[in-house]
Amino acid sequence: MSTSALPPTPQVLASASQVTKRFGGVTALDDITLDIRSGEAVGLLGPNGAGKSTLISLLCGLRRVDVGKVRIFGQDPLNPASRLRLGTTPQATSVPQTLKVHETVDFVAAHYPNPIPTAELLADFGLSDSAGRQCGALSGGQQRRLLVALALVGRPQLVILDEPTTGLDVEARDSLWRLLRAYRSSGGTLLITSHYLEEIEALASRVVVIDQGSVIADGSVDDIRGEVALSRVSFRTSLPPSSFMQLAHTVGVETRDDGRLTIITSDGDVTVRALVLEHLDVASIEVRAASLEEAFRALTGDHGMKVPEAHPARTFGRDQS
Ligand SMILES: Nc1ncnc2c1ncn2[C@@H]1O[C@H](COP(=O)(O)OP(=O)(O)OP(=O)(O)O)[C@@H](O)[C@H]1O
Repeated sequence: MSTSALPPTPQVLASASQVTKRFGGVTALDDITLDIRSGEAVGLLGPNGAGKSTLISLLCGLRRVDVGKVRIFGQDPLNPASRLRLGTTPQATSVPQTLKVHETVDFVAAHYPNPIPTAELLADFGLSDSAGRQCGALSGGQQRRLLVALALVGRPQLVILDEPTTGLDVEARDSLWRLLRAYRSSGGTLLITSHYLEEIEALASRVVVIDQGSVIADGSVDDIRGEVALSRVSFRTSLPPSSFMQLAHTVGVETRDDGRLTIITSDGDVTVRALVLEHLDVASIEVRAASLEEAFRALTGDHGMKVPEAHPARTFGRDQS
């Protein structure tokens, strides 16, 4: 029987196998296993301190595992040759303040065998007019765009980005998203971390949720949404949050400064019925679907994960680029 009709199994470009990483008494990654396959766009999501940056630093060869094995392109990422097909922008990286933009691109490009010509890359990233300026003179949005351009200059097969748009306004963020989508549609593989499901939904097809160093969910955006289809029932009350924790289907209870209390529930109708039937002291009830961020925050018991209203992209000033 011919097997020619079978699609080829996508190649694993990056992997972590039973990886544990500790910092003193803190277990940042706890026996984590994950494969990133060619052509995938994977969003790594999780609250503050979940272990996302640690995993990325291992995959990029910036740290060593304590236990387990990481590989990129089948090799140990500590070996520089393994990183020639990798493009990356770690979270804390900043551009060299006194080098000119084109000098910076030329410098990074010189590390790769077949880089994108500097002028072409700068044009793609809308930075041609800034080629002769010092990097430190660029706006925050332009600097972030330059960092992502540097990640792409070597025509990488795999790009790993740690929170690439944190702190950007909507316009600058959307422009970076467009560039990353273009990279994806040219066949590139992407691993990106974010606090924002909105960003993961915009860029990734697969979502991996990490909490306390372990993978707690891994699936398509729709799969994950199905798992966390929660509702928010909010109201005014004089009762303490503990009065509502025992109601059936309650996943979490949050209070707000304006005195409203919100129950995150897996069944909004049942929760509203219970509030009424049990004659609890509640008024002006509102029910709406929880966003994915809110759902994860409730499910992981985390309060560091930002809800959409707090997205810096919505609260920062306009990018001057
Ligand atoms: N260099 C370090 N020294 C000590 N502890 C560290 C170090 N790096 C990370 N940790 C700890 O490891 C855990 C995982 O941190 P990590 O930065 O990987 O999380 P994260 O998911 O990227 O968080 P964030 O979203 O806030 O960037 C945290 O408890 C953190 O405090």
